[in-house]
Amino acid sequence: MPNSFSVLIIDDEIINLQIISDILRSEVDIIMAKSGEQGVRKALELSPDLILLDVMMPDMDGFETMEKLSQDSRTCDIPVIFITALDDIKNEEKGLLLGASDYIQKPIHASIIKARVALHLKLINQHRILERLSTIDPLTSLANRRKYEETIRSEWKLMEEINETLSLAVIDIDNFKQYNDFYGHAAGDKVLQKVAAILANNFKHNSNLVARYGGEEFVAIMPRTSKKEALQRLNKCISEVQEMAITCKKENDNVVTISAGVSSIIPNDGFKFESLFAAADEALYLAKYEGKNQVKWKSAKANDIA
Ligand SMILES: Nc1nc2c(ncn2[C@@H]2O[C@H](COP(=O)(O)OP(=O)(O)OP(=O)(O)O)[C@@H](O)[C@H]2O)c(=O)[nH]1
Repeated sequence: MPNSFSVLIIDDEIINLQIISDILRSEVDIIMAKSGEQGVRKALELSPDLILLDVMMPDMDGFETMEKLSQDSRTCDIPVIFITALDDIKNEEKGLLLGASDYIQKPIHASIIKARVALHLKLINQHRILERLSTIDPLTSLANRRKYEETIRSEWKLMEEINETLSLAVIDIDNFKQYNDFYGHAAGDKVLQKVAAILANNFKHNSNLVARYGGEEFVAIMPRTSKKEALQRLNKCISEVQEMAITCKKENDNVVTISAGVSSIIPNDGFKFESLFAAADEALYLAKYEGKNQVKWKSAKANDIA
């Protein structure tokens, strides 16, 4: 069974909670709840990987508990296995239609419950690996554009709710076509990886996210970050790339550099998150126009999604 998983067992009978937790304890971390209400609360608080849910419980039964779990975005994706003494097809069908992953019938057999839980945890593990791979850029190991799109939406919403500044940077390697043409694509790939490593190191704190937006262009999402802090962070990245001193020989003896554009805003109704990107992109254009190897800042214009 994969290690470091937690399983929430919800059952009104203390003896059942004890039996099931004794069976699984050596393989997973156990969380116990003795009512549907307590189960929903613990699921929200502790985000277990899997829930084993009894059907017949007073007050809130297993089906109602399942409905409550599916209505909340924080718990709706946690797989649920019903454990019940009910052996009629209708109840089994009802549980599965509500979204249960599996159905185990009492009396409990240790080997069956162990095997079923192990199978579901394996599936959860595989699902997480696939999910992670689908959001990572294979060349640089940074988040990919898909992950960026997801994150900018959620951070925009969150910063609007808590009235905090969101800064966004668009970062681009200077004269990269020239570098590729002179040194070849494979060497260009190495430069992309080195620049990516510097960005990853500088945007690893808080809920910052740096992603490869495409080609030689990167984006950095900086929640709770003012214009001043964002500019400082980008200036540090620009210096570190220059200090790597990767020769970029063509007309003059030069080194690889990057340029960046930043914009910052407290999200509100009058703006869309695309306007923040558009402003950062305009700022990048300005940084390139004014000689490259620098960062510029621009304010977002209401609903500018160009
Ligand atoms: N090696 C490598 N090159 C890439 C990759 N993706 C895009 N490029 C190259 O990046 C270069 C981008 O060139 P341009 O858009 O003209 O920009 P630039 O030469 O950096 O010019 P400025 O942005 O004005 O400084 C092109 O030569 C692309 O082939 C990649 O994955 N690997």
